[in-house]
Amino acid sequence: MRTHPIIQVQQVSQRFNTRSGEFLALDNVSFDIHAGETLSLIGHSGCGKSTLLNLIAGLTRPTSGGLLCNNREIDGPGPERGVVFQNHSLLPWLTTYDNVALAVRQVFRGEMSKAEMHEWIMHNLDLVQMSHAWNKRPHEISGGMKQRVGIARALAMKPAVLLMDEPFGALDALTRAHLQDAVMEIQQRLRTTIVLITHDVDEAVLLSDRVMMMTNGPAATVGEIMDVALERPRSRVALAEDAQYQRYRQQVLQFLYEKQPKAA
Ligand SMILES: Nc1ncnc2c1ncn2[C@@H]1O[C@H](COP(=O)(O)OP(=O)(O)OP(=O)(O)O)[C@@H](O)[C@H]1O
Repeated sequence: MRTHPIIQVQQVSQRFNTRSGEFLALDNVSFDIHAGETLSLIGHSGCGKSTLLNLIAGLTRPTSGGLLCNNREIDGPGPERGVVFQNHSLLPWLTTYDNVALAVRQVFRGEMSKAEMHEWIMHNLDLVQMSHAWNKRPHEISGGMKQRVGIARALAMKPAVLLMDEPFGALDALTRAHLQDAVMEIQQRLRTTIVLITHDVDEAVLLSDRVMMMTNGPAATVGEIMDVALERPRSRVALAEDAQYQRYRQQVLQFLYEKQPKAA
């Protein structure tokens, strides 16, 4: 898939001031994200994946270089870039419905009627199969369910780009698989652009149109970008036996453990 770039990361470097002096986390990172694609960022711990995602989210600004979303400079967070973190970040005193409603009101106040908002909130809870738990508070539902609501909340803002920082990292393997399938299905239905940080090679290959492998820090940058030309919809069971899937997997493993081994 090659469409226009929705996000452009141009010669981005990020330095941090630390007690022991300046630390160059990202060095001259450039790449495009195409509309409608799922792009995974993979690399060893500390290579700068979250730093890069925070820059795309507009939560931080780069030391040098620039980032564009739909050809406009990213100079802060915006509803066209929804973020899902590893730990759901739902407000604990609000029901799942009200957690989503808060985001919807923020973006669509004055644009949707109350009835339309209600319908839209329920529609998004439905997308992640959580409408039955609309009146539960976060402590009353499982980790996987909280993560689903976090995804519904992000989707409800109709973001052009969904930025996901290890969204399935804290879940058990089965819940993770269910949620990965749900995200793939939603992505296919809505054609949302997804940027996904992961440590999981299988997750990266299964979900992505491209996998961006990052070199180790300090001064981390783009190592390789691999196209994943597997047909959709994808089935994890069928792909487990697929030779091409195994080759993609192998290419990422080689990058991580032979080309960029992490010092012990
Ligand atoms: N605010 C900050 N101040 C100083 N150093 C920072 C700051 N944020 C990140 N770093 C450093 O920048 C580097 C990249 O961090 P980052 O969290 O982006 O890595 P990551 O690839 O997301 O790691 P992980 O996979 O473990 O989540 C690390 O060495 C980290 O210590």
